[in-house]
Formats: sequence, structure tokens, C-alpha cells
Amino acid sequence: MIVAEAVTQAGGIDSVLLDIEGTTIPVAFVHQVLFPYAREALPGLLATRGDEPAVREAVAEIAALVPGVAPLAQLNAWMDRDEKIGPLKALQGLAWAEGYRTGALRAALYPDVLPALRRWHAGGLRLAVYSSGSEAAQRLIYGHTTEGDVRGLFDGFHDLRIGGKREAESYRAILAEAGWVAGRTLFLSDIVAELDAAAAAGLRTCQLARPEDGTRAGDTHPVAATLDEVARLFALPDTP
Ligand SMILES: CSCCC(=O)C(=O)COP(=O)(O)O
Ligand SMILES: [Mg+2]
Repeated sequence: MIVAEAVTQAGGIDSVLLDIEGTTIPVAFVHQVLFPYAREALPGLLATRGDEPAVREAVAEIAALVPGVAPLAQLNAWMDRDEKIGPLKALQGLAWAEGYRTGALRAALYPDVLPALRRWHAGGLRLAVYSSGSEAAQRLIYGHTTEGDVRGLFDGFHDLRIGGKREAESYRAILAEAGWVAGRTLFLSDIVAELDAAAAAGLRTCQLARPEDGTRAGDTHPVAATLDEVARLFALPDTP
């Protein structure tokens, strides 16, 4: 755990980019609630909503990526391997929209997340999301938390259309789009490969290793178990 390095880098951060799964939302919620819900809903969605532009576009993308394979078979194969692929993420987002609409789905963030994000936002930090989940899915999650609609905390929502989370170029593109400065932006994620890519683009980084998720702490980035710990390590606003 590189605590000393974080302490020497404290201060000077004005923007925070946040991963979702394993960072603001429990891995269990994504894997035991969201993913099974989408897996069950996708056959019906493909069968009944194939004329909708978003569905047509995703199906065409699947055909371009894996010609000759039935879309549902390919989606199931990707879900089996938890692949982060644009058309799968787009269709999962459409499936979840129905779940949030009916009330079957509601996003339970880790308990430390909303208090910390509210303090950071009130303290003047700019916040944005970068997740493999589609932008629509990100807005659904933060629009339907157990504490209501908190989308207003965020300035931006970035997904795989800007590039993969393990590629430095994606972080450069996000900074360019947001007008943020790399050295004053902190990226939070549970995945070391994502943090490595962000660090290669010049961002500051901190790994969230949540005990309840069994996340293994790496040894190349500062590590925190909660957003309160992140705030202490990086001297973010209104640290409790
Ligand atoms: C937008 S919520 C669903 C998250 C998701 O589909 C996923 O694959 C997790 O990706 P993340 O980049 O947030 O770890
Ligand atoms: Mg994650």
C-alpha cells in the first residue's frame, strides 16, 4: 500500500473521475442483481424490440464483430466471460431501464459513497463517471439510487465509446472532452490495470479495495477501503 506517496501528493486535486463497479457500487449488486436481470430480459428484448434504432444498432455491431453468429448466442458468450463490449453494454442498459422503470431495480451504493460525493461536490470538486456500463446505464444507476436521483452530482458520464478502460488514450480523451488537467484529476477504481492506464495518461490514482468485495490491493497505487479514506489520503474537501 503506497500511503506515503499519496500523502506527499496531497492537495491540488480539483476533479475526480470514478469507476462504478467495485468503486461506488458493490460487485455483488452488479453480478448478482444487474447481470442476471439483463440475462433474463435480453431474449425478450431482442424478440420484441428489434425495430428500435438502439437495438438495431447494437445487433448490427454484433454482426460486424462476429459475423454469422446469432446475436443472443454471442451476447450469452460475452456475459459468461464478463466481456466489456459496447453492444452488450448498450443492450444491458436497455434491459435495466425497464427494471428501474418498474421499480424492480434500485441501486444500493456503498454507504460511504453518497455522503463523500456530496461533500466533494459541495466543496467545489468536479465529478464524472467512467464505467464499462453504457452512459444510459450509468444515468439509470445514479438516477435510481436508494437515496433518489443523484445525477446532479456529476458533470459527465463516459463509457466504452471513448475507448477501453485499460488504455491510456481513453483517459486523455476524457480529459480533453471535460477540459480537465491530468495532474489535478484523481481516478478511482478497483482494477489495477485501469489505474495503470490512467497513471500513464498523467492522472493521479487511488485503488478502492473494498473488504466486502474481497478486492485484492495492488502495490503500485495508493489504496483506500472507502471514499473517506480517499479524502484523507488526498486532502479532498471537508474530510471528516
Ligand atoms: C453502469 S452499471 C453496470 C456496470 C457494468 O456493466 C460493468 O460491466 C462494470 O463496469 P465498471 O467499469 O463500472 O467496473
Ligand atoms: Mg470497477
